[in-house]
Amino acid sequence: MNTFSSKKEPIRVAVTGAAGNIGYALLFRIASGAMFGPDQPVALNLIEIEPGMKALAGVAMELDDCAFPLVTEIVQTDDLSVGFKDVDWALLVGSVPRKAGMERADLLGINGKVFVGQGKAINDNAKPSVRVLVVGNPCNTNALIAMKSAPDIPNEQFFAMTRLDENRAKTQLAQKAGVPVKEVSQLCVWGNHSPSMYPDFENAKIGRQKVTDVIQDQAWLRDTFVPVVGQRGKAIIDARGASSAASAANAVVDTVRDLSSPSHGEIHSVCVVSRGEYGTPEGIITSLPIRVDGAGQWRVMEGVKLSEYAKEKIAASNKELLEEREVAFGQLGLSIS
Ligand SMILES: NC(=O)c1ccc[n+]([C@@H]2O[C@H](COP(=O)([O-])OP(=O)(O)OC[C@H]3O[C@@H](n4cnc5c(N)ncnc54)[C@H](O)[C@@H]3O)[C@@H](O)[C@H]2O)c1
Ligand SMILES: O=C(O)C[C@H](O)C(=O)O
Repeated sequence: MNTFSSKKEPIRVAVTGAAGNIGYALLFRIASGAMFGPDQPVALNLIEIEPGMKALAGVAMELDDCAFPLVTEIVQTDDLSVGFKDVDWALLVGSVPRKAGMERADLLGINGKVFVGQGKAINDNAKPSVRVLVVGNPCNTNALIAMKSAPDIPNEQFFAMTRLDENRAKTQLAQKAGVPVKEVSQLCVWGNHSPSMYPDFENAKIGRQKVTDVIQDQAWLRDTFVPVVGQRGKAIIDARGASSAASAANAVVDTVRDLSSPSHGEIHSVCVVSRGEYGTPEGIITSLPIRVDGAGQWRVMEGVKLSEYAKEKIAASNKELLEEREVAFGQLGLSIS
C-alpha cells in the first residue's frame, strides 16, 4: 500500500540510549516497519544523556538519509519530559552494559537510580496507555523500579525482556535436533534475565513432538542446554568484547510486535508483574509464558505442567529476583509494598 496515503495515526516510540549499540541496531528496524507493520507510521523520540547527544545527531542524520516513508518525526533530546511526551511505547535501553567479569546484578547500583527518574518522567508525560519495555540490565529489577516510580500507570503495562533468551534457546534446540529453528515452539524462559533463568525444554515442541521425545539426551538438556542459554550473554561478551546488540535489538522488535498482535496459540517469554501465577512471588517482574488475545490483552498462559525439576529451577531464579529487589529498593529507598 502507499504509506503516504495512510490515515493511521503514528505510534510514538521513545528509545533511551538511542545512540548506543542496541539503539543503532534497533531504530532502523522500527523505522522500516519491522515492529509495527508496513503501513503503520511511527514517530521516534530518541533519548540520550548529554555526552551521547553528538553521536545521537549522527544517528538521526542516518535515519533521515534512509528516507523511511513511515517515519513522521524524529525528536532528539536529553530531557526526559520531552522524550516521553505522549509516547505509546517507551523502550528503556539506555544504561551501562556489563563488561567481562561482571554479572548483570553488578549493574544494580549503577543503573537502578536511572529507572526511578525514567519511571517518574513516564508517569508524568507519557500517554496513560503507554507500554514500557525495559532492556537495560538488570532488566527485571529495573522494570520493577520504573513501575514503582510510575504509580499512575497500570502495572500490567510494564515489561522486561527475556525474548532474546527464548530465541537463543530455540536455536540451541534446533541445532541439536538438526531442524530449522521455525520448528521449535512453545518455549518459555522463566524467571530472571540472568544465568539462573530456566528455559523450559520439557513443555517445548519440535514440530508436533515434545522436545524430550526428539532430543532424548536428558544430560545434554539439563547440563549443557540450560547453562548454555543462561550464559550466552557472557559468551557473546567474551567473543565480541561487547554485549549483544543486534540480537538484543531483534528481540526488542519481536517482543513489541508479539505484544501488539494476537498470539494464535504460540506463547512467548515476557517478564511481567507476577500475580502469584505458578507459585511465583507476587509483585516481582518475572518471565512467564504470555499469550495475547484478539482484543490485544496479554495474559499468562494457564495449565502449563511443570516437573519438580522445573519448579526448583524457577523458584531459584525468582529467589534471586527477590534478593535483587531487596538490595535495589534498599539502596534507592523504595518501599516494596
Ligand atoms: N535484556 C536483554 O536481553 C539485554 C540484551 C543485551 C543488552 N542488554 C542491556 O542493554 C543495555 C544497553 O546496551 P548497549 O549495548 O546498547 O550499551 P551501550 O553502552 O552501547 O549504549 C548505551 C547507551 O545508553 C546511553 N545512556 C546511558 N545512560 C542513559 C540514561 N540514563 N538515559 C538515556 N541514555 C543513557 C549511553 O550514552 C549509550 O549511548 C545494557 O544495560 C545491556 O546490559 C540487555
Ligand atoms: O549478558 C549481558 O550482560 C547482556 C545481555 O543481557 C545479554 O543477555 O546478552
